[in-house]
Amino acid sequence: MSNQEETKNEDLPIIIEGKAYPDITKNPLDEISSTAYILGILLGFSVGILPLVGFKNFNLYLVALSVFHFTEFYITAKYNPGKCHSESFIINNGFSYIAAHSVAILECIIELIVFPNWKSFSYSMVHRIIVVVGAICVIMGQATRTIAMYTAGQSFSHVIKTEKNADHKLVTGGIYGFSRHPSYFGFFWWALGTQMLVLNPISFILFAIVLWRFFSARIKFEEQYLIKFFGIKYVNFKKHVPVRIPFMD
Ligand SMILES: C[S@@+](CC[C@H](N)C(=O)[O-])C[C@H]1O[C@@H](n2cnc3c(N)ncnc32)[C@H](O)[C@@H]1O
Repeated sequence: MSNQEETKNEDLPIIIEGKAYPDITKNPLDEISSTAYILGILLGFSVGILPLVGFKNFNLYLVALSVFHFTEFYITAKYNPGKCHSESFIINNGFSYIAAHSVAILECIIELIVFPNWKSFSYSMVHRIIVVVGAICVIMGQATRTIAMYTAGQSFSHVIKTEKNADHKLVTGGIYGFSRHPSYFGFFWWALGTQMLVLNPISFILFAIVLWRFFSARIKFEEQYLIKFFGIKYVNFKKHVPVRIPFMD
């Protein structure tokens, strides 16, 4: 995710039955349909070959990736159509994101060859606990992120707003009463959960450091604008509702 300003195709949404829709002439529909198709194939293939593979956790990781990217687009299209475009899958989510998942996949393959015991669910009780906790983090993280996007509706945008739009309202209810950045909280635990699921110790530590630093900086940047847009209301919200990512206030 980058901290750039809103892209131009979000500037002039078309209003249909009270809902703001993006100008589809600026959206490559062929790219959108083929991305959805590829994500569907990835999910179907990963589930389909489950009975044939030894290390099933890797397939579940691919399922989690496919569900995550599809849901990013789907929830944006359904509840925030004015900001929906081909980038809403957030697959092209910056160099660090692609690099992090590539390193994770590489670690998984190398350890499967060199230390196959590390990758066994039944190897020890500790392994089992890590995998189960990982699966819970993936499911809870995905649910939290999706509920946050639904709750924020048109106030949500994948790119941080530096200009206040008329439809941008301060959201403090629902899941925003639990964490003031629930979509970041959800993503943080979802990503760490994927690395527990595939029993990747190196990538787990790498993801924790990179994501913590990324969200810490992003929240500081985002909150400067939220205070500019909503003033004392946001300051009070910030005072009362924590982020709930460890070691962030
Ligand atoms: C990617 S969304 C993330 C929202 C929030 N940080 C979260 O984790 O759920 C970023 C956009 O949400 C907006 N935003 C963040 N918190 C908000 C709130 N409580 N109410 C309204 N808009 C908010 C920001 O202005 C920014 O443009």
